[in-house]
Amino acid sequence: MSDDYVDEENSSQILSCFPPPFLQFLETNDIDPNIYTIKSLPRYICLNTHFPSSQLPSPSDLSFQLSCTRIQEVPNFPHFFSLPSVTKIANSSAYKQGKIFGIDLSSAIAIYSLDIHPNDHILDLCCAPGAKLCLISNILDNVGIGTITGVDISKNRLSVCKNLCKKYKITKVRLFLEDGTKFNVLAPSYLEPIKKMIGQLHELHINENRLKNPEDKSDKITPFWTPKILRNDPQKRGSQYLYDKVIVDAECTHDGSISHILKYEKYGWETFEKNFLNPDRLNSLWDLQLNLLRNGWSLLKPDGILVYSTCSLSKKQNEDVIEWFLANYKNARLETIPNIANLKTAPLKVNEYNNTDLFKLVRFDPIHSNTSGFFVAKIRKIKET
Ligand SMILES: C[S@@+](CC[C@H](N)C(=O)[O-])C[C@H]1O[C@@H](n2cnc3c(N)ncnc32)[C@H](O)[C@@H]1O
Repeated sequence: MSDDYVDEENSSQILSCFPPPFLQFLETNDIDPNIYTIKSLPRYICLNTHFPSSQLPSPSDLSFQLSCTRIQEVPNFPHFFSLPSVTKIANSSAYKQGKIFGIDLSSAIAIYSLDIHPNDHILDLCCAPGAKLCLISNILDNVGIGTITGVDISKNRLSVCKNLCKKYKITKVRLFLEDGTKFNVLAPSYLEPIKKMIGQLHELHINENRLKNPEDKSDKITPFWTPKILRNDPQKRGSQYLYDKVIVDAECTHDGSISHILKYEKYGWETFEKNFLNPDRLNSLWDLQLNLLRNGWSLLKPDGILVYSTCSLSKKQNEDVIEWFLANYKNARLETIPNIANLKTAPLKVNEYNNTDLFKLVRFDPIHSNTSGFFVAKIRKIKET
């Protein structure tokens, strides 16, 4: 057994604390319980590039502020650093001033899979509390006319997201407290004249009834929060206002998030069982995940990219969802996940499927990739001719 695992005695102690329904869930879903016995996973932080580079902390500043000598830049991930798991970032001035934020490397891969360009309008359909939204904003930068539209159904979590947007100086964002399975506000048109001028207005033709009435503004939805720059967006209708990129970081059982699971060991498993393990909840999760995907897809423009991700390692919430989607949406094509050449990934659960494209999916887990458990699918919407 490697040094990264707790010793066998402690490992069986951890596993013996898990309630039988959770162990049953792991077995049914072919999830290796040993992922919860990894001693230490690195933490990852990212610099907030909305600050001028002269104001951002250098690796040695970070090392000093975080009292950490083992801070390492992550190759191929600009502004990313890995830290030992025990490192506390909350008391550092870099964190307090909004110059760094925490995000796992596996989550960053989902965001890099969107191939973000500065003029992209991006829909984040399950956005709260907002770590991925912060990274989207970093990559989007302030140079283009791109925007982020974040949607979440939980008011508490969306309030946290709003505070993050303020803290991290994310300005071209709108947050909506809405059900992502029904949300239908299209991308902002606030800088349309500029877009026209630089010749990037796409003339798109889509046969979706709900998008057919370009002048109907009667159902304008008030955002939960948005800075001034996007406040007066008229919420135009029409296929040219579909989003360039959509991320569905879906609600799931969170079983891949080790810290999340071990938290229940401390605070009691009853809530976890009630919220995630009862059969009704698991069935309704399947419906929720498909409906989020369906709706996200309907709001994506042709040739756009949708990323579906979860922090579950269960096949039903990942490979099964994508297999169903590809079988039902003939204009959906899986694409290879970028930026992972130097990273180890976890084995996929795709042997029993006929669709060989499913090998383009990616799984991460603590044992193979030294990250949280995470699943990512990158899907392109093929232009219909
Ligand atoms: C995995 S978390 C998202 C994490 C987030 N993307 C981040 O990076 O911080 C899933 C989110 O989905 C939200 N959610 C659940 N059902 C939803 C729905 N019907 N519509 C929109 N959001 C939903 C939950 O409130 C939760 O915040």
